[in-house]
Amino acid sequence: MTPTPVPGLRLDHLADLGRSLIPYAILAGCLLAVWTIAGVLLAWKAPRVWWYLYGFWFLRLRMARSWKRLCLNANLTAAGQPHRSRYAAGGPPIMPLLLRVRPRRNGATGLISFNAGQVPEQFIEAADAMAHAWRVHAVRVAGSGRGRVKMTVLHDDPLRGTPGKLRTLLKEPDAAPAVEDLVATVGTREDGEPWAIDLGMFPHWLITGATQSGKSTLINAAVSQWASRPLALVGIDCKGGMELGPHAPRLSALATDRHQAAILLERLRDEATRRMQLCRRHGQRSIWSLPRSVRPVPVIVIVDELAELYLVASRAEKDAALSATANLLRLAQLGATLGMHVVVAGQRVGSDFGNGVTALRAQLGGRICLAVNDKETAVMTLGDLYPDAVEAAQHIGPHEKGVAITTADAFGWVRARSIKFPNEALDAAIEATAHLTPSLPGIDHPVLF
Ligand SMILES: Nc1ncnc2c1ncn2[C@@H]1O[C@H](COP(=O)(O)OP(=O)(O)OP(=O)(O)O)[C@@H](O)[C@H]1O
Repeated sequence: MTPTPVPGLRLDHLADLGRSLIPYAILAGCLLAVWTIAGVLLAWKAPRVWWYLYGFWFLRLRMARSWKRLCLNANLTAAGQPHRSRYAAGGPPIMPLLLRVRPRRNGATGLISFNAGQVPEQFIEAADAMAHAWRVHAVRVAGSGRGRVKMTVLHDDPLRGTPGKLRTLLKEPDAAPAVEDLVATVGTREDGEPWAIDLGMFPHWLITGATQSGKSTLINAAVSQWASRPLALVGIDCKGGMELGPHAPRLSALATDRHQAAILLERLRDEATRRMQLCRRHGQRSIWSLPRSVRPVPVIVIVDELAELYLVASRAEKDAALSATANLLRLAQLGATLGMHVVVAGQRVGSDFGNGVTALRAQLGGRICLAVNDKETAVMTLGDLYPDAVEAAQHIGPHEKGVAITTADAFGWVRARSIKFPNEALDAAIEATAHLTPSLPGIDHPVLF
């Protein structure tokens, strides 16, 4: 049976149409091939360019396609308005909105605008589900204002590569101290920003990390930067000066056991009192408002191995420990406006250190947790400020040297990696800056004991 021709549609017309489209199909195929080959080459040779031209747009597509399902599965929707009918249960669920999604060097940033009755914690908890749905390394979510959370999408782990180098700016020896001098850049953050220990923003810091996690490397990197500025550095290393000994030529004082630490901290507390009186005489509340000619040099007290200060083996050592820890706490309570900063490091922090350690921790607004051996240390370092960071800290493996969870800014925490700072670089930095070491009133120069 021959097919009945459709009126007005002839087969030879269709064949002509097909033939006329062939060049366009070949052109489209060639363009697709060029686009694909260019993508492969860019991904290989210039991954950053690839990300802006290709990767980010694939991510946007995945976000758009999965958003509704993700919100429903992770309970991120709000209940809709009930229908007018008395018997209807409620309207369709209302989706949160994804806003201002922009490409960044290693991912994207954006805002999630949520509905009345929802809280940021819901979105923080759903961060892993988002990373899974969008097939990226991680998604970080942090509170950003009323009704909104800030979202950072990390395409791959930026801390995997070789850590970068440090640039140190040597200041003139007679330059007046400035608040910027308190910032030490020590590595790179996961969001691509430089990782800074900023004593201007957070006056005191707690650093924890198991042995070989990269604590000394991190402290050395920070000290090498502070050393080049008009700042006084003071060391307390009750393990006989094993860790901070190499810094000695640039330290205004170094205590190497608990008794020395007790005396040094007492003198530092006296110095804080002197500064308080100075501020009062000038009618100011902070050394930074004093005239430059009378402004005292900022002091950074570095305590390496907190346990050595808190945990005592004998009754004879108890008095020294009590005095040292009480004065350390006092310094942290008074110090910020008086230009006296405390950076405390240890392998472990635990409740067995006594109540004093919790009071001290409350004063240490900046936190850094490298790889740790026990959950309690991660909880003590991060749990009170960033409960959701404790698990992230426990995921840092022993092979991830220098990787840490750290205070990012007023909004929360971030994963970061310190630069690899060899001992020779520290020695060179200390030698080049030893002549800048200021002497502190009541404390011998250059080494107290
Ligand atoms: N950011 C980094 N990148 C690569 N390697 C690093 C990094 N930080 C530290 N390391 C390496 O890890 C090892 C341990 O570092 P470090 O001595 O700083 O650890 P630590 O925590 O102070 O150890 P300990 O408590 O035993 O003194 C060293 O070999 C160091 O070179």
